[in-house]
Amino acid sequence: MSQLSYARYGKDNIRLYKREIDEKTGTQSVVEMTVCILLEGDIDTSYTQADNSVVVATDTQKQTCYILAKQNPITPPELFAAIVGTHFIETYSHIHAAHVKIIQHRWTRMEVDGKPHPHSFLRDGEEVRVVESVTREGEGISIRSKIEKLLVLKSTGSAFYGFHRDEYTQLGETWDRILSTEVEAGWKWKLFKNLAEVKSVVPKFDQAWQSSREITLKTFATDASASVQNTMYKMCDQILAAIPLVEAVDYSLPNKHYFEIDLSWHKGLKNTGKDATVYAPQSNPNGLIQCTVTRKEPKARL
Ligand SMILES: O=c1[nH]c(=O)c2[nH]c(=O)[nH]c2[nH]1
Repeated sequence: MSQLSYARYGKDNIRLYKREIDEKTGTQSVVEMTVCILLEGDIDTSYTQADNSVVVATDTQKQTCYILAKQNPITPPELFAAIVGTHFIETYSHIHAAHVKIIQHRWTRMEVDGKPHPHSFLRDGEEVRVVESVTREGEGISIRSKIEKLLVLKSTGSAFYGFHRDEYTQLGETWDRILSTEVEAGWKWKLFKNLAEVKSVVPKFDQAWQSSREITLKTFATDASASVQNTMYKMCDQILAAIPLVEAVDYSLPNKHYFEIDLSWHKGLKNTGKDATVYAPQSNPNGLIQCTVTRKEPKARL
């Protein structure tokens, strides 16, 4: 015999766009996002006994998302995730948790003749702002904010030497290499008691995204990198210092390799070491370096 051990269901890839107009200036602002909602609760019988009476249809979830977007601000995405999650656990007594993930896409205002255009935007890169939230009845709202798909490269200022060597090691040491990665950075907020508590800190969400992005880019650019590991740790450390309400910071960084090409076979062309200018970017395999950094517990005084 079998039993249902875990279940959740909902709507994924709900695409949502909202326009706002500044009444005074007529300037329009737009936000586009992709939302995933997954509900947990007393829904087992829908799986085990074909009992659809407990099912809040995934179409209903999608319609609710549109209605809540009409009635509420959808930025910052942390706030909208908490609004959607709270709606489901407060509206349906048998729904006990709502997982809401939001991916916010870039629409950056165009500059035309040196001036911000009132209603035209461009997609300046695939970078996205992501929020993963869980609103759980009786517990609160947990939120993790993220930057994803932020592609960066530095053409020098990165080394990798002193690593462990044995009979399996072929890689040479380098004091000057290309470093490129697609940043995935996350910061987990302390647990919020309820929607009111999320609302009370709303300005902090944009500030945190801004600081995390600036710290990531500045540290990437200016650190004399000894390794991806060490550079990412420095990023985490600064983000924890900058955002007191954050209790953990995590990074996942692929090391996107650029290989030197020995062209000496062709008329003695010099293209390695300090003479390297033409490289072969690699698609795979890639290094993948991850870490989570939290605050040190203060030592207990005896
Ligand atoms: O920054 C790096 N960290 C590693 O762990 C590693 N391993 C490797 O082959 N190259 C690199 N670079």
